[in-house]
Amino acid sequence: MLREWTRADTSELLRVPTADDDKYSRGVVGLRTGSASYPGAAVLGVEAAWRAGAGYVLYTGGARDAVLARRPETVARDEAGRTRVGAWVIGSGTDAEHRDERERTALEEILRGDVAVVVDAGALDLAAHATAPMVLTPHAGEFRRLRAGLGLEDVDLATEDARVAGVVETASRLGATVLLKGSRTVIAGPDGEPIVIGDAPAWLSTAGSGDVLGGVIGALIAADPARTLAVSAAAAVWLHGRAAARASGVAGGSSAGGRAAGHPIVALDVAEALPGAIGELLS
Ligand SMILES: NC(=O)C1=CN([C@@H]2O[C@H](COP(=O)(O)OP(=O)(O)OC[C@H]3O[C@@H](n4cnc5c(N)ncnc54)[C@H](O)[C@@H]3O)[C@@H](O)[C@H]2O)[C@@H](O)CC1
Ligand SMILES: Nc1ncnc2c1ncn2[C@@H]1O[C@H](COP(=O)(O)OP(=O)(O)O)[C@@H](O)[C@H]1O
Repeated sequence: MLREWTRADTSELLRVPTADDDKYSRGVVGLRTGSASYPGAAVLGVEAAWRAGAGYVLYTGGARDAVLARRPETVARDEAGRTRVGAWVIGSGTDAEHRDERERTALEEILRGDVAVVVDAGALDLAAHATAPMVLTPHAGEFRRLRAGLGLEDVDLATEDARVAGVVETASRLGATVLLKGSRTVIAGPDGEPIVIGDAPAWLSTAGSGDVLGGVIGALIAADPARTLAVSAAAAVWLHGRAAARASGVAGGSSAGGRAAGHPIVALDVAEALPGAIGELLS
C-alpha cells in the first residue's frame, strides 16, 4: 500500500500556539549545516526553520556570520550546551570530502544521541553507523550514492514503483526514515506504509530548495518530537510544496479556473512563503 499525503493530513498536525506555550515548547531546532564553500545553504535552512514555526533556532555550523546577518534571532554557538534541542538538521551545504576530524566528531556525537536528526547532503555517508532516530533526505544522485555505500543494488528511478521499493529497502536496511526528493517525493520509515507527496510546482526545482526543506522538517519534528518521523516529514514536504505554489503564483489558479502557469522563484522565496502556507491551513 502507498499512502498519498493530503492537505487534510497536513492540517491535522498543525496547531496554533496557546497561552501555555513558550519558545521551547514550540520547538527547538538545532542546525549544524553550511560551510565556507556553501554558507547560503545554512542561511536557507535556518530561515526555513524559523518560518515553519520553530520557537528557538540554534546554529552550530561553519557559516555563523552569514546566518546572523540574515536572522539575528538565531542563537549561534559552537555546541548545544544545555539547550535541549528537539530536532537536529545536519549536512546541507557541506561536503564529506572536506570534513575535518573536529567536524566528524561533532556530527557523530549528534548521530549517537537520542534526538531526531534530519540528515542531508554531506552528512549522508555517516548515517550507516548512526543510532539516533533519523530522516535522511537524499535527492536522486545522493540516493544512488547512499545505496552504493550500503552495498545495495542500483535501482531504476524512472518508475514510481521502483522508487518506492528502493526507499522502503533503504529505510529498512538503515532502521531509519528515508525521504527521496523529486517531483513526487517518497518517504518510508523502517516499518509502516510508504508515503508519496506530489503536486509541488516544478518551479521548486531550483538550487537551495532542498536546504529549505531540511529546515522545515526540523521545525515540524521539533514541534512534536514524539510523532512518527515519517509523518512530520510528509507534512513538511507538503507545506514546502504549498509554499512554492504560493510563491510562484501557481496557487491562485488561472482565470480559466485551472492551475496558473506561475513564474520563477528562488529558494528563499519558498522559505518566506511558509508562514502564508501555514496560515492558510490553520484558518
Ligand atoms: N546556496 C547554497 O549554498 C547551496 C548549497 N547546496 C549544497 O551544495 C552541495 C552539493 O549539492 P548538489 O546537489 O549541488 O551536488 P551533489 O554533489 O550532491 O550532486 C552532484 C551530482 O549528483 C547528481 N544529481 C544531483 N541532483 C540530482 C537529481 N535531483 N537527480 C539526479 N541526479 C542528481 C548529478 O549527477 C550531479 O552532478 C550540498 O551540500 C548542498 O546542500 C545546494 O543545495 C545548492 C544551494
Ligand atoms: N520537477 C519538480 N517538481 C517539483 N518539485 C521538485 C522537482 N524537482 C525537484 N523538486 C523538489 O525541489 C527540491 C530540490 O532539492 P535538492 O535536490 O536537495 O536541491 P538543492 O540541493 O539545490 O537544495 C526538493 O524538495 C524536491 O522534491
